[in-house]
Amino acid sequence: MSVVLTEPSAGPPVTPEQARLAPKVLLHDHLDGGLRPQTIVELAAEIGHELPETDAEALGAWFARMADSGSLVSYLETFDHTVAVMQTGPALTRIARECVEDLAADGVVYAEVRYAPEQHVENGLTLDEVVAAVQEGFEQGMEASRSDGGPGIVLRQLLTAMRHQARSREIAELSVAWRDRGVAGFDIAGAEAGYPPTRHLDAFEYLQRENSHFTIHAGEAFGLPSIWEAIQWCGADRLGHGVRIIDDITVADDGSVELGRLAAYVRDNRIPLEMCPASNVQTGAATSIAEHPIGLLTRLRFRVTVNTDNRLMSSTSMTSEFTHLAEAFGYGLRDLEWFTVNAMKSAFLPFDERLAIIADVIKPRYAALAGSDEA
Ligand SMILES: O=c1[nH]cnc2c1ncn2[C@H]1C[C@H](O)[C@@H](CO)O1
Ligand SMILES: [Zn+2]
Repeated sequence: MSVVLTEPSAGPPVTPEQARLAPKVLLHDHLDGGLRPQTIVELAAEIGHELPETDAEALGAWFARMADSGSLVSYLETFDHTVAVMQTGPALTRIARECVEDLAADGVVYAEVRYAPEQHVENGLTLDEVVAAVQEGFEQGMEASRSDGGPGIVLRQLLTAMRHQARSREIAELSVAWRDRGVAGFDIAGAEAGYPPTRHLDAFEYLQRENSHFTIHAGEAFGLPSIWEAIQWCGADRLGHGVRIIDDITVADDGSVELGRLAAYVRDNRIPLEMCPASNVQTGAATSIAEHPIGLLTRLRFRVTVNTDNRLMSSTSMTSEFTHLAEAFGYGLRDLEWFTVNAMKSAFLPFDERLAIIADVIKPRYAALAGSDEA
């Protein structure tokens, strides 16, 4: 049976300025993928870590160039230099605080930011100390964002386990231990091919027994079997990327669209897709923004969300992601609001807190922007 396609909402595509002012929700952003180049330069000098460039601007360009390789594995190699400067409590706190400042300046009102605690214990920090140091930075940043009396930005941590390592159960337990102190959920990341989600089934079954939340990077560098395992074996609440779900969708010559059983399941169950267009173009998961499956998936009304993945490596921001999507697909304010409400509905925050952000922050601010557009 072919399915119905919707058109982007009527109205002009958003301008970069509107995209910046619009309230935004970010569910997929890596702490170790979003450092300020200047901070890397300063922290590397303190510990004697050798960088490929010592000037901040040149270093930022180096990350973007190296990450633009068409391969996830090469993309991930650039993280050696960010993880190297994230091995002390003060460095983690500073980076976490700066992350909040940068997201707030980008117009983000709610974010879940992830990183792998197991990668930050090289100098002797315990896993608990790593999470505490990041939380301290998030709290400093959130408090500063409320200094004007407004609602500010709300941040939560997601704890990631590296899929090629064997610490996922331990990290899952860490996420449960911290769930009332700033950690909203769990994730697995790293090279996808050769490391299927079921390798970490024990961790996912534990989290389900604990009524806990988790997302899984799946369907980025590997296809449908990875998405199928993540959902049907592991019970993922959301899919990190999930872009290869497009392989289960057929578009006929006459333009009609058919969904395979897995794609239909994902859509029927409103499983959120944490889509990261700029990152996908860099790792080769998509050929360009204009050809990115997000266009079709949005028209098919999958639960699509828009995310940055790694702001440093992909030289991106939520404003930039929305601006490029608006250029490619003609999205207006109504479409941005739809992505944003989708993301807020899909957050690992208690239901009433999600509703409050939608009702008190997102809806009124989009209404105000639409009003100023008409004036
Ligand atoms: O897009 C990604 N796919 C898989 N793994 C990723 C991606 N971006 C970052 N990572 C890895 C590298 C980081 O060191 C780790 C934890 O944030 O997650
Ligand atoms: Zn990611």
